[in-house]
Amino acid sequence: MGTTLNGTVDVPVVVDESKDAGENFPGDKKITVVFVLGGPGSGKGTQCANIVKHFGFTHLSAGDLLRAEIKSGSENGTMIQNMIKEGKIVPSEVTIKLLQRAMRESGNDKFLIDGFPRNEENRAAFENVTKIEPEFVLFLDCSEEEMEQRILGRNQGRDDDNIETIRKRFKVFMESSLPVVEYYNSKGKLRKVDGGKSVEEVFEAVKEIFSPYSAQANTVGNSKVSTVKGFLRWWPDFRIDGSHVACRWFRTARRILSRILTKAMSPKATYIFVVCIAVFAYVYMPTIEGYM
Ligand SMILES: Nc1ncnc2c1ncn2[C@@H]1O[C@H](COP(=O)(O)OP(=O)(O)O)[C@@H](O)[C@H]1O
Ligand SMILES: Nc1ccn([C@@H]2O[C@H](COP(=O)(O)OP(=O)(O)O)[C@@H](O)[C@H]2O)c(=O)n1
Repeated sequence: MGTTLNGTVDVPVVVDESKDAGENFPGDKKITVVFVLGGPGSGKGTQCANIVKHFGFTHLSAGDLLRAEIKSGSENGTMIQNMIKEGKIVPSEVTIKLLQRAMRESGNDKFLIDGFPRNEENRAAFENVTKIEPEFVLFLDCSEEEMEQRILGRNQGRDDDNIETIRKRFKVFMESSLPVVEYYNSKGKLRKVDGGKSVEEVFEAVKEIFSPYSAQANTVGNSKVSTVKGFLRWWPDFRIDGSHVACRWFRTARRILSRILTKAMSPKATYIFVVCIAVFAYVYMPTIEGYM
């Protein structure tokens, strides 16, 4: 059952210990993380979608994960909804758990984390919990006038895309998020781009920054492959007891396979190969289980 703690901003936060939220992620796994920061409406989501297509990263939007958590009917849903409506920053422990779970479930090892860390508490807590330092931080610099116009025109039916909340979000961005941007600047990790230009022009600048990663784009970062890998991860727990020897055998095989695939095969070949393995496992696993 869940326990109730006080979040650092004095809001009740429910920590559900019954679910594996992925808190031990990444463990020993080598992970590449790029934070994508910028004011509300600066174009973070738009550019992340382009980066995913070209460079094989998995895009994780902290805002999208929080909105999905509200929809899922989670015990923290009402608290998250109220904070988003007020443009406030949700306690780090909630957002970090969601990020860790999404990273673990993706099966990828390269992540664009969009809209996080949004304050000093987010930044320090993420580093403490995951021990991950970002490769660099992409910062989309854009004027408030431009961002306001974009948000008012985006029509995604979001509760917080109204003029009153937009102003509050701008204030939070100036007071809490810009210091984080400054922190990474002082560490030489900031890559700043003029986000006020057209989508294509911004992406030209972004491409330059990500060019060292293009050689690695032909790996398992491909989203279809990630989906299949996610299935492989989940499947044995669904079919049989997760502690069963067949399940452990399957996990070890998958880990080895994943390492080989990441280095040696194109996304298409990887995809076909992984689908074949999944079908084979689905058909033969009950037989294997019978012999273990
Ligand atoms: N460079 C750009 N020029 C004009 N409009 C843009 C640009 N980038 C994004 N948009 C539009 O602005 C809105 C906000 O962009 P979005 O990517 O959702 O921003 P964020 O994720 O930073 O909140 C969307 O409707 C998007 O289509
Ligand atoms: N790290 C984060 C990211 C978002 N959020 C919340 O989610 C809201 C929407 O964030 P978002 O990144 O989806 O959208 P933009 O404000 O960037 O357009 C924020 O205003 C916060 O209330 C948060 O609390 N912590």
